[in-house]
Amino acid sequence: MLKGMPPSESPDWTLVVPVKTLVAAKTRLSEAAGPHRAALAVAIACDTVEAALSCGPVARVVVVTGDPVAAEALAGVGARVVGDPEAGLNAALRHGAGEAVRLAPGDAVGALQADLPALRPAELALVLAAAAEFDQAFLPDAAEVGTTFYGTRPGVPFTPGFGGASRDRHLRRGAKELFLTGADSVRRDVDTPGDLRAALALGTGPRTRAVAWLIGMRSPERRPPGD
Ligand SMILES: Nc1nc2c(ncn2[C@@H]2O[C@H](COP(=O)(O)OP(=O)(O)OP(=O)(O)O)[C@@H](O)[C@H]2O)c(=O)[nH]1
Ligand SMILES: C=C(OP(=O)(O)O)C(=O)O
Repeated sequence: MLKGMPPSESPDWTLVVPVKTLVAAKTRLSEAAGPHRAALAVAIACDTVEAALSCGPVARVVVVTGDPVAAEALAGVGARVVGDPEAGLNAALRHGAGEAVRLAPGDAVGALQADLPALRPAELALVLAAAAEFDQAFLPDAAEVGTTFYGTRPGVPFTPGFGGASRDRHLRRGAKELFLTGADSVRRDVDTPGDLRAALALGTGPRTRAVAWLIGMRSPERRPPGD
């Protein structure tokens, strides 16, 4: 059932952000990042969460991680951090969603990937407003193969299907694919050096920019302040 919801009744959102243990994180960036790979993974996740917390409809961010270094850094930018059940990505997301519902039973719940360092709060707000029109909705990644956001309305079962070709999986499960202009930063996930260059071209948060500088990747321009 996909009922419309008047904008005045748009819900607040609790976003769940999964962060893998750092020794296993961002392995496709190993060669490019060398000894800075873990620092890059933390920087990307912190920039993502900081931007998400600056988005009006986002009431809170729950980070799921079993990594103490990541946990401390992400708590430092304002996330509530819960442990990882160590049963894979979707189990981690469901665990975080359980915490979200305990904290705020009336909120919509969204899963947001941790690797969106160019995330713009205003673009995320567009995605959340569009998602609130449907029981479950998702946003495909820039490559149109994976997913960067999956969300459910308050009270709707949260059944994320991330991993690999998750766009098709979410479609098959009946989630509404969101077709939006002006949401590039929410789709720009970073898995490869090419993705990182693309994110730097959009304009990342400061932590990602600093580590990218260290590994010899220069940001072509600075993002406008406050955006
Ligand atoms: N908490 C948690 N997060 C996970 C888990 N598996 C993956 N993730 C996160 O889910 C997102 C996508 O994960 P992957 O693409 O598998 O891993 P990655 O670190 O982005 O990159 P690669 O190592 O290059 O595959 C990233 O934000 C990961 O941190 C898990 O078991 N637990
Ligand atoms: C897990 C996913 O992302 P990626 O492996 O591209 O980070 C996904 O898109 O479902």
